[in-house]
Amino acid sequence: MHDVVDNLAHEEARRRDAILCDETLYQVDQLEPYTTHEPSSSLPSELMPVHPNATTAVSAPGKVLLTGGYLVLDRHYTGTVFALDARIHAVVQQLQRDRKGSNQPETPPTTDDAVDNQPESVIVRSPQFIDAVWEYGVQRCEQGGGVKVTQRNEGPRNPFVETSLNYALTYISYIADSKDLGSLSVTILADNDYYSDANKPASNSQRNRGAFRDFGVKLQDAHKTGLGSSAALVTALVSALVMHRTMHPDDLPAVRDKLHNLAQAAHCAAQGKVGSGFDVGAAVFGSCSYRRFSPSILEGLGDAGTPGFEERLFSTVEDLDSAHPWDTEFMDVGMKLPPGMQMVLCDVDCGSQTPSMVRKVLEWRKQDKEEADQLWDSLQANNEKLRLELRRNAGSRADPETEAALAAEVSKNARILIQRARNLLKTMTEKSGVPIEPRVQTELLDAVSAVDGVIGGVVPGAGGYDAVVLLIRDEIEVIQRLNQLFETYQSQVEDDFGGKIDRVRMLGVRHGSDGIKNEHNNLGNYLPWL
Ligand SMILES: Nc1ncnc2c1ncn2[C@@H]1O[C@H](COP(=O)(O)OP(=O)(O)OP(=O)(O)O)[C@@H](O)[C@H]1O
Ligand SMILES: C[C@@](O)(CCOP(=O)(O)O)CC(=O)O
Repeated sequence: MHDVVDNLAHEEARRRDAILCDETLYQVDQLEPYTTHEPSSSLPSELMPVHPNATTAVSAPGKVLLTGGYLVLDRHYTGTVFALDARIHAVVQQLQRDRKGSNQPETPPTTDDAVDNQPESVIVRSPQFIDAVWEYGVQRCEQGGGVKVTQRNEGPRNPFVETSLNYALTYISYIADSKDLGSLSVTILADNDYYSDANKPASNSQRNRGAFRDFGVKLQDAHKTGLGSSAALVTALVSALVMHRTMHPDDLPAVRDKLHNLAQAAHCAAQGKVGSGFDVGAAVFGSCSYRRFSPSILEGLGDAGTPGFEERLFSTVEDLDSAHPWDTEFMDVGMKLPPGMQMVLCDVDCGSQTPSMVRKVLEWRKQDKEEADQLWDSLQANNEKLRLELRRNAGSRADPETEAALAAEVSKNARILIQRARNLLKTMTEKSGVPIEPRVQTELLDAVSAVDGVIGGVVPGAGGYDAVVLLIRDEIEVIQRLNQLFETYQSQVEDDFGGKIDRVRMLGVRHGSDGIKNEHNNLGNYLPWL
């Protein structure tokens, strides 16, 4: 087994050297066309099998759930989610074209039996972290169980990576006419703001390579800022694999629904529960108002590798089960902030335990149904008003004076609505006994809201001690005033849940609005890491 891994490592080093040479980069970018087989009659044209391009890259954004935390778990309610300009990138490189180890494009479709059994492998790396390498063997399961990967190297498993591979490779091998996947190398790169910059740099040049930072810690020791790294990772990874193997990159927009279904299924399986999926929704479609899918859609899917899994997954991804159609709703897709408004996130570097918070809030809601429903309805009504207010002058192009007056009115109304949402969230905090807006965050939000140019802010999503989100007037002076406040900021109050804020840091991340993107034209950005 070690020989195989060594061979792959050798093959990959060769590939990396080739890509690092400018001339070959030109070849990767320009000279390897996407050629299609004859279309297979049962496949939609956008999913025709193709010879895999040598390198495929897809990115997906992080998210911030401005309003609708907890409510969005219930299909009666919605959440307003903003995509961020912090993205996770998945770069897929073909190491071997097929199981014979040949790098030539495939000739006529092969059957499993006909193939000389050189094991296929996938190596996944997250090179910004220490020892973040996962090496997998690829296996086909009996009785239509699909494709399953098995980790070969020592070290912690990565359920999000492993499940994405199981789901994407099962789907790909079911729809592609060639069952050969070849061997793949996958590199994951995360924009810097996904993690709190807790450790001190030896020097800046050692820590930044190109646009991405070397975090200098193990992945499990990194402090996440709560931007939805796992949803962006799963979305980018399954999309890059599907695109690499089965479609022309220009067709990405046409298959977003299917990629969404696949990413939702994989993400739920990896996290071991069916959440609302707003984070995957935003990773695929970008900023929007989101209504969740019915959990029953994923209930009958079963585990990867079990008999019939590939067919069930295919039916789920392609939305073929008429008894359980996908019913996710995306409204205001690509929604932007009003002109003159910006969104910033301020990291308090404390972190919170979303699953146990969700469990407790839902338990309280069950016990005090009437009171909770009233609170849910009030929040929903208020959140909707805020959403409509933010949309009110989107794209308006009046004379500057009228526009300024409108912007001022929108800001004023948004401020009132944000304050009301906070009051309701504080009631939820008290009643449920869950730190949705704990006292140290109230203190911080009150302090920032008093800064000239800040419209208002909330603890987004599940609340707790993750980064807070602020809507501000889009002026550099506002950022400067906030940074000045943060220079010496420390919480003074005693927290009701034991939290303490020692340091607040404004993240570089801003509102992004776009969902998944084909990054084929930006491969050069990844070179320092491949
Ligand atoms: N850069 C990365 N490389 C590889 N795996 C990653 C990376 N970033 C995140 N992951 C995977 O995602 C997991 C973190 O997922 P989790 O759901 O706990 O965080 P999150 O999605 O950032 O949470 P939140 O919804 O609060 O923002 C990690 O344990 C790891 O398995
Ligand atoms: C509490 C919840 O509604 C939002 C969680 O948001 P976040 O992961 O804290 O951004 C859970 C969910 O929607 O899955």
